[in-house]
Amino acid sequence: MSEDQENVAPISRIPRPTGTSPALKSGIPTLSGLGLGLGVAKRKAPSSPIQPAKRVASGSNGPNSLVQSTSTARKASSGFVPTARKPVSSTGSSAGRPVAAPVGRLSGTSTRSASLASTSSAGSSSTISTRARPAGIGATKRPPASASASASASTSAVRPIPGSRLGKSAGPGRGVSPGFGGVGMGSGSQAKSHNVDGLQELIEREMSQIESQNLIALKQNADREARQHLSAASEELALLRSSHAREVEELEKQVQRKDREKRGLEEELRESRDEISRERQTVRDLKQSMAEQSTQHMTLSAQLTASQSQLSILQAEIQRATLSVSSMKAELEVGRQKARDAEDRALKKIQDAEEDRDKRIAEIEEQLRTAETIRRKLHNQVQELKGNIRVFARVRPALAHEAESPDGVAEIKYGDERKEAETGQSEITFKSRSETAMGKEREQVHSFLFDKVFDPSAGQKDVFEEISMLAQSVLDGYNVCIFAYGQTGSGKSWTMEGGDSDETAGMIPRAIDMIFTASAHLKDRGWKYQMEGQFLEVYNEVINDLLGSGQFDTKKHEIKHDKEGKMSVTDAVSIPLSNPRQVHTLLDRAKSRRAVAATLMNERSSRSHSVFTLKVRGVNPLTDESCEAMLNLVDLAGSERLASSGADSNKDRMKETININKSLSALADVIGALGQGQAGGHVPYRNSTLTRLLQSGLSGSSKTLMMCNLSPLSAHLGETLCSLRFATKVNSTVVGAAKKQVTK
Ligand SMILES: Nc1ncnc2c1ncn2[C@@H]1O[C@H](COP(=O)(O)OP(=O)(O)OP(=O)(O)O)[C@@H](O)[C@H]1O
Repeated sequence: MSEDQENVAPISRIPRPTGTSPALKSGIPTLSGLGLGLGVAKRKAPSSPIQPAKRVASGSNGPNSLVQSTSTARKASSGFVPTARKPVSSTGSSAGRPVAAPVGRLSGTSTRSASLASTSSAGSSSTISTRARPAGIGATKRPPASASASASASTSAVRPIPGSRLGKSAGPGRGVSPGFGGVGMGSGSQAKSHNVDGLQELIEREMSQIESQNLIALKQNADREARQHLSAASEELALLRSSHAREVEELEKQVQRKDREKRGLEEELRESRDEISRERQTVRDLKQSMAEQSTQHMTLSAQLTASQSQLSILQAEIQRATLSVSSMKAELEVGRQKARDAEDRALKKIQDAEEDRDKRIAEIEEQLRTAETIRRKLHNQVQELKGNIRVFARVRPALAHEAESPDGVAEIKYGDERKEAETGQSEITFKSRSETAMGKEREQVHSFLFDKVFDPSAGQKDVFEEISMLAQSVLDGYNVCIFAYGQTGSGKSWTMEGGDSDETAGMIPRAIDMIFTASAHLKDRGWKYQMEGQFLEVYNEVINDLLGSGQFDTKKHEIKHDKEGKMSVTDAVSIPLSNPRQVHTLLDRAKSRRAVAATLMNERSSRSHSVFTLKVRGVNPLTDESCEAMLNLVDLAGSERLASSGADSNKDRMKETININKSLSALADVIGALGQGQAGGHVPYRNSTLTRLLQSGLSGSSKTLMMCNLSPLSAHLGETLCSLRFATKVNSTVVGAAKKQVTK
């Protein structure tokens, strides 16, 4: 392999750099530099032909070595001899190859660019410098005489261009050479010299042309290479740009990321600063706290020292106290023994005292029971002194609709309280006006005396206060009968039953309440009571049960007496009562049945007697006492006369009135007989159903109260006077009784 081949082959094998060379990275400026380099090489070659040759001789491989070699060859041609035109050796052929040599095949872009970019660059292609070396060596340093060898090299470098004028002139040259020897020494030598000069000139021109053509070819190759480099560079540039864009994008992202990180770090920094400031504050607080604590510590140390000294004192005291306690324990033991003895003595005393107390209690209870018995006797005596049959009169207030009555309210006078307290009797006076037979107006005054008179202002409570003692007598074992007597509408039902409120409650609910309350108090004294209630109605001498089942009583009831003389009504319902509320339920039930009966039979309620009976049974196991009594609260039928009741024109009403008068008259007779107080005397109970029904309640030492209810109206004065006369009859019977008087 020749030297040239050795130099070219490596170049062609130079691998194309995969990396981006510094020149390419710098982009277009480098490419322009490439063109500039070419231009420079072109311009410099003729101006300093020797200089490059020197560099070649000295081993320089500059990029313009090719030009230099050409220039050198031209210089060497001055020593041109015909022998130099020997056939082109293989070395010369190889020297001419660079013209067609694929310089553009230089794959090392960076190397190529560098060699073309600068004529002075040390990194030039070795191929070119190697190719130029033979010419340079021979042309510059060797003398003209020995330049033939070099000329052959130079010629061989020129010869590859076919058809050149050099080739044409070479022929004559070959012919000239021998001819020159045939020219004479005079003009012949001058002509010979002249031809040589012409030949040299011709050769120089030819060489110059060849050189130019070679340069053009080289330049074209260089251009092609440059273009290839340019397109490769463009591709690489595009790649680089996209890569650059990606890198820029990546960098921007990194910048954004870094920004975010920066912000985060700044935030963290801010928080850290805050934290630090807080920590500083905490440290300051802690320092302050430490200072305080150290002060406290000092104080406590001082206290501790003081306490320790106190402790020593206390320990000494404790020792003394321990000794003292020991001695005290001994004393305590002695004291305990004394206390036990004292306790035993005290217990003995307590037992004695308890025994005394129990005896005393038993004595007191005995005294109480005796006192209770005495109280009962005294109470009874008081009641007897007051009269076992008493009569009260009660005038009801005028009702709202009665204010328009033509005659108005009657003129009524009530006795004063002072006189009442003196005599124990209450007076009521009515004034009436009538015409005499002579046609003169006559004024009459009707005065009546009763045990008590209630004016219209008296309430239910006031009335019951006077009756309550009688209710107490029931628990003491005395039968009590309280009658409400008077004409229809005079206030009998109001007095006995009253209204729904506590204030307007009548005598029946009040008496029941009082009996239940009193029986509860008597429990402390050993008394236990059982009570039951019965509510009957007597209409036209027939008994109806107001507490029976169904709306209307259809059973036939009869009054019967057992062997012991106890009276009972057949098929009559008797309801056990355990509390006062049951009595109200019982009264409501009776009232509704009376209302049904009243609807069925015209105004029957006012034409019938209603009898509420409370049976009371008491037992006292402590005293072995027992009692049984009944309280009868009777709402009598209206006491109207036949004329005023309108019964004279109605057969049924007449029958009602006759029966009412009959029963009221029988009642007056019974009360009168009782008032006589004759032991074993006849009492006409059997004259009416009412008196027969009340026989048990009105017998013996029973206490009876007649409440004469009166209307305040002038229109009712006639009936009012009739009622007053009936009540006076009952009252006078009692008043005139020997019993009261005897008691005095
Ligand atoms: N002392 C009073 N205070 C207020 N209102 C009364 C009083 N006495 C009776 N009345 C009223 O007078 C009216 C007649 O009374 P009550 O029904 O009690 O008469 P009575 O005599 O029972 O009649 P009857 O025989 O028709 O049953 C009733 O509206 C009653 O509320």
